[in-house]
Amino acid sequence: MAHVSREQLQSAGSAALSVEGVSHSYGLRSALKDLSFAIDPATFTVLLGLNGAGKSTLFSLITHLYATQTGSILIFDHDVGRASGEALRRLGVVFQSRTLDLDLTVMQNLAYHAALHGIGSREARLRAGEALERVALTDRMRDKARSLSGGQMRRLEIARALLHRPPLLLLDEPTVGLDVDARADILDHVHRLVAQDGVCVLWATHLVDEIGTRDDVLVLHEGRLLAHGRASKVIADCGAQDVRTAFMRLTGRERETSGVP
Ligand SMILES: Nc1ncnc2c1ncn2[C@@H]1O[C@H](COP(=O)(O)OP(=O)(O)OP(=O)(O)O)[C@@H](O)[C@H]1O
Repeated sequence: MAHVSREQLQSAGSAALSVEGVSHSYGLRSALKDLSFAIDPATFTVLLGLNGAGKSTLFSLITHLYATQTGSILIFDHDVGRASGEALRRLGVVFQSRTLDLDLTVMQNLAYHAALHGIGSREARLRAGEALERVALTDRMRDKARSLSGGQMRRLEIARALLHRPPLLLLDEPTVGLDVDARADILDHVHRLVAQDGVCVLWATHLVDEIGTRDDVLVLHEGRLLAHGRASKVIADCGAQDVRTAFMRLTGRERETSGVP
């Protein structure tokens, strides 16, 4: 896909991601209940939910790993079910579990992904070189992925997910297992992708401290969407002082002693 500028995407008026009336059940267990929301291009949205809220199920539907049972999901107006090629071409994904081939070099991991997306080897080398520079891994390109630190592996996965230049990036709990510095580094890097390159990001987490007051937030609890909007507004609407308290109020856990991480 040709690179589309932030202005072009916004003026086109289409949502980066539109989820309409989506429900999902595993047998009798209902995991998502009539979810509807839309997120704009070039924005950063945190999908906040505790374990079991339904975040991974939603990601599996957006990535078309599971067929949509009820409702529809559109990526830049392309239906994930009916026009999956067009929709998924606009999507980059960083999964919760590591998906690098540890026995391949950093460069080979990128080249493999580029080939899967039909990017020619010359163009792939060019894009990979640029991508590695941006995530400060140029000097590691010939090293095996196994030799990278956890934070470096995550940065490589993000670079790889963006190689085909998708305007929508999903990250499923991307900071799991990282130390404080590496977490902050990944969060900063992804915010820059939004501000500078106009990528739209949906970042799933159960950690309230990954939410800035200027971020958009989707609060998912037991398969239901409880709130959606600018974090500062969600906090104010709950009469709370911070996201943690707002989350506790929304989920009716305010009186519980067990805290939200
Ligand atoms: N393959 C499956 N078969 C049956 N039930 C499932 C399956 N996957 C998820 N569930 C159930 O669906 C609900 C939502 O799970 P999901 O993994 O989507 O939540 P999550 O917010 O991603 O949680 P986590 O942060 O722990 O990954 C849970 O009750 C879970 O037990």
